[in-house]
Amino acid sequence: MNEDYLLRIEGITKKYGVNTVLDDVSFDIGKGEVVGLLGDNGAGKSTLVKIMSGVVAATAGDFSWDGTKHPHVNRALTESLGIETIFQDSALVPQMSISRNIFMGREITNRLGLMKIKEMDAITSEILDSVVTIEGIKSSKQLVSSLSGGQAQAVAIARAVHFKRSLLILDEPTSALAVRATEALLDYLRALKADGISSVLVTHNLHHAFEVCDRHIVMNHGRKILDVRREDTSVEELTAAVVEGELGIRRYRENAAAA
Ligand SMILES: Nc1ncnc2c1ncn2[C@@H]1O[C@H](COP(=O)(O)OP(=O)(O)OP(=O)(O)O)[C@@H](O)[C@H]1O
Repeated sequence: MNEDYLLRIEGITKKYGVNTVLDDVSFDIGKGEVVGLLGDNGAGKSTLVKIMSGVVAATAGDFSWDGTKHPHVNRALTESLGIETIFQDSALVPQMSISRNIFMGREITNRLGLMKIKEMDAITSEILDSVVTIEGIKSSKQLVSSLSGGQAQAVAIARAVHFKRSLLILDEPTSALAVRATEALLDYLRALKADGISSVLVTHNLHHAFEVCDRHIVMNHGRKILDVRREDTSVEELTAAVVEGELGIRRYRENAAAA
């Protein structure tokens, strides 16, 4: 394990009734590392993301941040540590403007506590121009309800990115994004890494993962079956692991050794 880690989870197990959906999962996220969290439908990726974000409590296991173990992990803790999660349904308020959504919970106010709407609108326009290329957005005052799913997701990403968090967790961020927006997002993850910010990318798109991640973790039926650095694997091995599980990894390695 990496001693200079940012987040370490050890022995994480999650049960829903009699169903064990995560079974003794351990891994580290290094500082400035981009980690791909991969696996087939139902493998346990979203549940892991919810546990790392403090939205759902693990049944057993430990959570450590920068060398300190935290026995009670909830949203308030992960917020204070600087973990920002973008969930599949991006948790924006549709009836509010893009600008209000970007600054939700972190509004800029004057001494009387009144919101500085113009300042927030101006910063939002800059963010929309610089952080993630979002096609078809006309103004920071536009309501989120008027955006497409992909545009709304890009707003959520821009929000997280602007506030420079320590760990950005993206649950399927590219699934609804157009090609250019996806490229912009992948570029942004590289830029975050250069700034020393860590990220976890949950995706079904193994090519996107391979392009941008330093390390890949593959989940299968609630267990971690592969944890491998980019230089020690290939898209083909990741595909075999996701599609066929441990058997696929074995078969891939036997074929590679025989070739
Ligand atoms: N609240 C819940 N109650 C009961 N079972 C749940 C709950 N949430 C998730 N599960 C189960 O846990 C398992 C893992 O689900 P999870 O959503 O974490 O998988 P995933 O890898 O993210 O899948 P996908 O790629 O389809 O999003 C599934 O079998 C799911 O039915």
